[in-house]
Amino acid sequence: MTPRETPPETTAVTLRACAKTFPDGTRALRPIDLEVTGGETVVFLGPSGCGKTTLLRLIAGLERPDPGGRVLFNGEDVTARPIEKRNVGMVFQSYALFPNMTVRDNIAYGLKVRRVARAEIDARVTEMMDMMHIGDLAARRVDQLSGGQRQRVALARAIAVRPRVLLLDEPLTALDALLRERLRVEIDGLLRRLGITAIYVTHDQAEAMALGDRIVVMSHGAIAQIGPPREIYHRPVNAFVADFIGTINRVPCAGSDGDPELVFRPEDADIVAPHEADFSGTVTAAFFLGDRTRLILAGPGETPVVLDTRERTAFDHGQSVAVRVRPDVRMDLAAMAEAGTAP
Ligand SMILES: Nc1ncnc2c1ncn2[C@@H]1O[C@H](COP(=O)(O)OP(=O)(O)OP(=O)(O)O)[C@@H](O)[C@H]1O
Repeated sequence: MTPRETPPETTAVTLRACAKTFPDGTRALRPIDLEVTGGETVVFLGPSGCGKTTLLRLIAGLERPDPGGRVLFNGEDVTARPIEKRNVGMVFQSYALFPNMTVRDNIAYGLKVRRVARAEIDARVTEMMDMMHIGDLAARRVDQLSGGQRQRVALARAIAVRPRVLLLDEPLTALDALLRERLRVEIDGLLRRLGITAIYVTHDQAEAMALGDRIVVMSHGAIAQIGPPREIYHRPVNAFVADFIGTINRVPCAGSDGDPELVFRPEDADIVAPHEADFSGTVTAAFFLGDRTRLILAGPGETPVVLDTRERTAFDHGQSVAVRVRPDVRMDLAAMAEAGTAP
């Protein structure tokens, strides 16, 4: 991640006891407290239906929290303000652009609505197009663009009005893997350069880790854990978070420290000589990924063990491998459960 310049004016977002029950009785959110620092990028991550979009819509002003819930921008209560009075920018998975207008006109739209002066509009639109590398598409109609180009236009349009807070709901989901990665890097750079407070919804953990200063992991309408990506990955508060962010293995066998179960990430174990091993397994699949090989092992428990190794040798199906989990990186789920409560 590139270091962030501190912009002169940023907007902190505070949620106090924001719950949401829909008219049909669906309880989408339990009361949520959250502080997003000005200029920070926070990612909401969680399985489908956990309430990510609803929380984003509360911040946007597209939904009202249940009575008692409050949304504050820099300490100012904006709960009763509709979206058009909050100065937020939104980018969705579906681009919500005007298909038969040009790229330039799409980006200029929000500025025109705000009655910004003509010369200023031209300057800002050009700046945004340069920033998103779409200058040569200025006169093209949106319905003549590729998905990646459209998403760049959508970002440019959202940022052109200089929003206090930028809200992004799965903006890259519709794109192919390579384009996603490229745009992810661009978005990261952009947010950092502009110092915009950004809240980003995704169910893609790689995206969350790459973009977030902090990740908010959600489950069933509540926050399971909040923290920087490394903390969430290495010190998950419970098995749900550990499983959701990356892969964990749970092998029923006594480690050298006497625990009845070894809990570890695929990259945290080594292939060793049998007498040094914590357990052995049989290779049922081996995927060579270039920088490593991902092995799927049968045994000793019922669920397969996933192991990432940097050994350069090839592995045969049915081959027995002896595995030792690095003692310093084992996870202790019992301790997690004890300490592990949502903040
Ligand atoms: N307008 C609505 N009326 C009733 N229930 C709703 C409404 N909008 C959302 N819900 C429900 O609220 C819960 C949370 O939905 P939400 O869209 O916030 O989840 P999400 O985490 O964004 O999911 P996804 O990743 O699938 O988009 C779900 O059970 C959903 O069905």
